[in-house]
Amino acid sequence: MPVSSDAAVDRDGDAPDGNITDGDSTDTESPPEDGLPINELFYSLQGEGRLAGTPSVFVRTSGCNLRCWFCDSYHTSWEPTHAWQSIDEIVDAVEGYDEANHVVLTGGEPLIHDAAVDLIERLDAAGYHVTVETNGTIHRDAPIDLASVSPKLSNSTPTAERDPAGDGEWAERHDDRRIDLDALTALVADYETQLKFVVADDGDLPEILDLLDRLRDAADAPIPDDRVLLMPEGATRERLAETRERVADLALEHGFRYTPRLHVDLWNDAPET
Ligand SMILES: C[S@@+](CC[C@H](N)C(=O)[O-])C[C@H]1O[C@@H](n2cnc3c(N)ncnc32)[C@H](O)[C@@H]1O
Ligand SMILES: Nc1nc2[nH]cc(C(=O)O)c2c(=O)[nH]1
Ligand code: SF4
Ligand SMILES: [Mg+2]
Repeated sequence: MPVSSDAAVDRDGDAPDGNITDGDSTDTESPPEDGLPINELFYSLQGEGRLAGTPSVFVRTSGCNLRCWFCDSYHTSWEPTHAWQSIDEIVDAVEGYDEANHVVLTGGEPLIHDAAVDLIERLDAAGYHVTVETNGTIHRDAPIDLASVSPKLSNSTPTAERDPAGDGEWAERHDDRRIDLDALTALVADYETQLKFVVADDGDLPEILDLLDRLRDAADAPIPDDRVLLMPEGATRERLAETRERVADLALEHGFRYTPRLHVDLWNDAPET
């Protein structure tokens, strides 16, 4: 479902209750009580992680509490656009894809929205396998089948040189928020989890190893190395061609899994893929 509305959600994405607001003056619509701001909803192959290759319906919410400079979903984070849809409408749209029994809830950051829990509950009740793609800064109680957690390293920080929209105004807030050990620990404890790190080069590994040490200390549940995935940074085929071999070598060296970005290989950066 292409979303043509360009109503913007709050560009801060950080209302006190953790729910994004429609406080931005460009947003003329009132959100329905049980709804979500949907950026796109489409059918594709899961491109990343343990379930790569699985036909899945993707539900992409708008709004994020972080601002990774490399975000491949710019219109959910830096410049959020959406159309509000009720949970009923979203479930109907998902059920329209007869072939799929997997749903991927992503964003933006889907877990900033209270109503994400309602949607996951409805999809679970309808028999779907539900993967949630999350940056790991928020834990919610919901019937999630796979928590696909992508904690953000310092290589994601939108410094002035890398900021796609300004001069580094978001850098400090992003850095303060990007790792929440309590939220990560709770996600790992409660759900089948994969930890999917975006990696550009070997300078990123010490940070991953340090975070894993801290998380393994804090979590009751084990975090086996095959749940740790290194994913090459790159929103385009051209950029992936620069990063993927280095990242594959790092996965071999450390005994972590490598995950491709199948959708980028197949369809480059086309929307709804
Ligand atoms: C757009 S994010 C949405 C979910 C959530 N906000 C998160 O970051 O996990 C979906 C996935 O794309 C990854 N991602 C975003 N931009 C990327 C890029 N340029 N290269 C590689 N992975 C990227 C994220 O790390 C995450 O695993
Ligand atoms: N095909 C495909 N697979 C994906 N896996 C995670 C995605 C995401 O944006 O969260 C994604 C995506 O955008 N497309
Ligand atoms: S956390 Fe996810 S959606 Fe938010 S800016 Fe980073 S990659 Fe984009
Ligand atoms: Mg994506």
